[in-house]
Amino acid sequence: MTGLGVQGLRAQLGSRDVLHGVDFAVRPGEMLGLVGPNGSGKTTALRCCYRAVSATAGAVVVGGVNVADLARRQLARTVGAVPQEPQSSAGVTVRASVSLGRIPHHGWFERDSAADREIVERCLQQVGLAELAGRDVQALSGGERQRVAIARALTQQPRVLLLDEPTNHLDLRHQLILMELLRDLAAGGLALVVTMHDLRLAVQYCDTLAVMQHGRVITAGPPPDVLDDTVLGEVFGIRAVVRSGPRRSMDILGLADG
Ligand SMILES: Nc1ncnc2c1ncn2[C@@H]1O[C@H](COP(=O)(O)OP(=O)(O)OP(=O)(O)O)[C@@H](O)[C@H]1O
Repeated sequence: MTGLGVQGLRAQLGSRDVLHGVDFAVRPGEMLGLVGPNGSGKTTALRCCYRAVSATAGAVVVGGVNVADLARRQLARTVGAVPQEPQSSAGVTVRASVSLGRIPHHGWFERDSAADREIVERCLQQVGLAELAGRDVQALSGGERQRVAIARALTQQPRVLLLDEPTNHLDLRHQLILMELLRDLAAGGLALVVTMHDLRLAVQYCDTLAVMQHGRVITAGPPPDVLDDTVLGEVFGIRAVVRSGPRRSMDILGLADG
């Protein structure tokens, strides 16, 4: 497996068992949507993948290597993560914030090389932030900050990119722009995992879905196969029509019990 493989992942938060054996896999060039109701364990599973949460059992494997065995810098060069609420310090420009992603490649005390700077400019362009590069990050909208976090993760040049609800702060147009960007990144060979609540976007853009419920992945596969009436009704509590074909789509009809 040259992409990301998650096997039998278990995790505790406080004294609660939150993950009870999570399995999913994503190949390079693919985007997997991790979906499920509130509290099903999506964020925790993602955080285990970049070691923000320590798994109590199981493995996260990238290119045949268990991420638990990687030094911090190697981990950052292997797995890029965009958390739900990216943090930023006052007085830091967009460009400087994005440049932080190069540290795993050269260490804290070395200056960026010309090659580093070129990568930063390319990533700023990729997420549409080139014109805001000199702006203080604190003076950006939520959606713009989200794009700063994505650009920073891209400058790490990881093999796997994990994004926790990346469309949260975005207007409809920017949601589509972001999902198209993620598709382009997958086409460039990245393996992507994206947690999301909008099943319509997930159906339209993800190659595969892994559906979480009560700390487990209960089903995984192509969206039209996975989101059948039973899963839509019993896991998500809705009625919907999922259309397959080259332009997949989903119409929400209402509540399962409505
Ligand atoms: N610090 C904590 N201590 C104990 N339990 C926690 C803690 N943080 C989260 N949990 C619980 O862990 C479970 C999984 O939470 P998680 O955030 O991974 O779910 P999620 O699927 O990402 O939810 P959402 O869609 O609402 O973001 C939930 O039941 C939540 O209440």
